[in-house]
Amino acid sequence: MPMDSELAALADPSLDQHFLVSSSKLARLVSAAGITPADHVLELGAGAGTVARMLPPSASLTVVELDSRLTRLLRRRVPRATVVRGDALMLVRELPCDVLIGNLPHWVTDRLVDALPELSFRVAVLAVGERTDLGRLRGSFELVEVCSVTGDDFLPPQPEVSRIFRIEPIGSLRSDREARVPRR
Ligand SMILES: C[S@@+](CC[C@H](N)C(=O)[O-])C[C@H]1O[C@@H](n2cnc3c(N)ncnc32)[C@H](O)[C@@H]1O
Repeated sequence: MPMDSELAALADPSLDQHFLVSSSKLARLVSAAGITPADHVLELGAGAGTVARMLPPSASLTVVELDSRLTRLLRRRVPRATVVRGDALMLVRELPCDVLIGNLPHWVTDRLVDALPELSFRVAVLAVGERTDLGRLRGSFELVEVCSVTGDDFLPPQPEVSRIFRIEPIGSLRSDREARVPRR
């Protein structure tokens, strides 16, 4: 397993690579995802696997990463995951999932947010830019802010602030509630 200094040295600034290492923020992100053993989980832009390694058991875990150096590392560090090398924005349309997790460069997340209404998932937990306007999702999704992450929450430290949101399609919320209410 890479030490902190090795993890920081792996980061490629041209890909906005900052790996989330704060144990308290990782715990909040993982808890917000509410993963059950029956879920198919997809993490986009998995980096060095610091998030994927914390995820609880699930029916499947697929991680997508653009950088081939990191896909090799992910195969070693997260052996239970299916590791796919490629562009998250393309692959998210092909890989089915119940739970979608993504801490990607902010401009990539912005395009992912645009695509959310066309995707099928139960819950997404995404890190967005500090000033990203998620108003475009209101009416179709319930949004809950989980926490902010910045600076030493990452290796190497991330100068910008990201805000982590739990995002649930309103239709799936309604069907969850209906499933809990016994029919007469
Ligand atoms: C900010 S780092 C975060 C890594 C990890 N999610 C974490 O929280 O520690 C973003 C990661 O997304 C990857 N990435 C950037 N653009 C991508 C894309 N279009 N598709 C897949 N991965 C991408 C980068 O290589 C990098 O590993």
